[in-house]
Amino acid sequence: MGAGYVGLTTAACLAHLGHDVTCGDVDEQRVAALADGVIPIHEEGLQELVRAGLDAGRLRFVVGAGPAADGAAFAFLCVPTPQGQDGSADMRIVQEVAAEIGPRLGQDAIVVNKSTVPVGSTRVVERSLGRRLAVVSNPEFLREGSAVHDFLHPSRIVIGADDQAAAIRVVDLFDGVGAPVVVTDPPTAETIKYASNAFLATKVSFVNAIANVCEAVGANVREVTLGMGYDRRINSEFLRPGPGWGGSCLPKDSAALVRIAEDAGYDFRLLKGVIEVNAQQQERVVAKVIRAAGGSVRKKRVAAWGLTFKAGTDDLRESPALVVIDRLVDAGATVTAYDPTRKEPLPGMAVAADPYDACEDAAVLVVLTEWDEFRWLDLAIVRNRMATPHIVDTRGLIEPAAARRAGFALSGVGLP
Ligand SMILES: NC(=O)C1=CN([C@@H]2O[C@H](COP(=O)(O)OP(=O)(O)OC[C@H]3O[C@@H](n4cnc5c(N)ncnc54)[C@H](O)[C@@H]3O)[C@@H](O)[C@H]2O)C=CC1
Ligand SMILES: O=C(O)[C@H]1O[C@H](OP(=O)(O)OP(=O)(O)OC[C@H]2O[C@@H](n3ccc(=O)[nH]c3=O)[C@H](O)[C@@H]2O)[C@H](O)[C@@H](O)[C@@H]1O
Repeated sequence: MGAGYVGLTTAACLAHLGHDVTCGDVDEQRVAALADGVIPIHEEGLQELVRAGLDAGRLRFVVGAGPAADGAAFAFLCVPTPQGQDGSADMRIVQEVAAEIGPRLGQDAIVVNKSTVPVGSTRVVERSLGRRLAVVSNPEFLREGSAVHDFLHPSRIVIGADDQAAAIRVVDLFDGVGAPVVVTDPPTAETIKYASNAFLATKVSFVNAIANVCEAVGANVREVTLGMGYDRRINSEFLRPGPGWGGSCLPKDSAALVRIAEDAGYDFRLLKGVIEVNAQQQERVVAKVIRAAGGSVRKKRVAAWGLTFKAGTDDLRESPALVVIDRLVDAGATVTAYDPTRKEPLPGMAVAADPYDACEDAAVLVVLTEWDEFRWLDLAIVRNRMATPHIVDTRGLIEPAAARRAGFALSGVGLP
């Protein structure tokens, strides 16, 4: 149920593992394209798996959740749980889908919830089905950009179930995927998901705060994190400073966990601080661009490389790049952006087809997403296209020596 990042990856990977899968989505256009083997998102290896599933007759796409559920032995819920007004995750679509599929599922079917939901929601799904069926929580930990790899080689599989027989049947579906399996109760499984995303957000906010300290004391954050990362208790993952964390999940899931804790009587001040540091980080980047432009971006052109919330995806949801660009536009800048996954214009900015074109007449170039191609561009050409030689590199892609050779003043995050 749902043919987005999680649902489509789940459907294609389960078909790849040998199961017979029908994937239902309300978006008719999406379903029609998928039936022709055309996938709506940028996700490495997914197109090939979808086509292989269609060719083998193990994967089908239908409009709506109900038709996908007809007679099925398992139903995976992979529908949106957007952030509600009060920060909590909105369960309405999950409940609607549960009510729609309940009457149509096969006998002894198991409903497997992959959507990220508030603690206690497994029971809500049980009630919404309108019929007694086992509901199992199976939070998803895949990352966008490496969704297929992460699904087939997960760090762990978490199953939250009251019914042990149902838990074992769900674990069996992942036969062929070698990963530790944690079987627990539903509230614990739901909490594992939120705790994991909140910890990742904490790690990035921590390293961004350390980067800010580095700037203040004249240290180099790249070398600080290199030195920290060799400690296996810390490890080097999620220690890259940048313009802050974004994406469809870290922001909404952190807000949801603050809310869950608050509702349960605990003031999660640490996580509130993590969120605050993230918002400040984006403001700091804006201030750096303004400083590089000589104190004002009013009536000046700014080039922005990267729009997505990270490299390897076409997802713009909650992208720090968009926040920074919006603020610069508010401050009077004319922004031209370049991103390898975007060609059409976006509100408030022009989008160039080529990274060099984006730099035409720009007072400052700001690098916002860590697309690898940005490392290899010819800085002499960039310099010739720009009005003044200033780069703010939030992702640490531009070699300082190369920037200097090309005549640029380079500033970044966490550099002396
Ligand atoms: N995107 C990610 O990397 C991850 C997302 N999650 C969680 O998984 C859930 C889904 O997220 P995404 O896949 O990113 O969402 P998405 O927005 O990419 O896809 C959701 C899909 O569900 C469809 N849909 C909406 N209402 C429907 C209905 N009533 N019946 C059938 N289909 C319906 C939409 O048309 C869309 O194609 C969320 O709870 C999210 O927090 C969990 C782990 C990773
Ligand atoms: O629940 C989800 O949706 C998913 O959220 C994240 O995955 P994703 O949103 O794809 O993105 P990440 O790779 O976690 O990156 C999140 C943000 O942190 C930033 N980041 C990450 C790592 C780092 O070192 N520095 C850094 O700034 C990225 O640029 C990005 O904006 C988690 O990593 C997944 O495990 C989880 O399943």
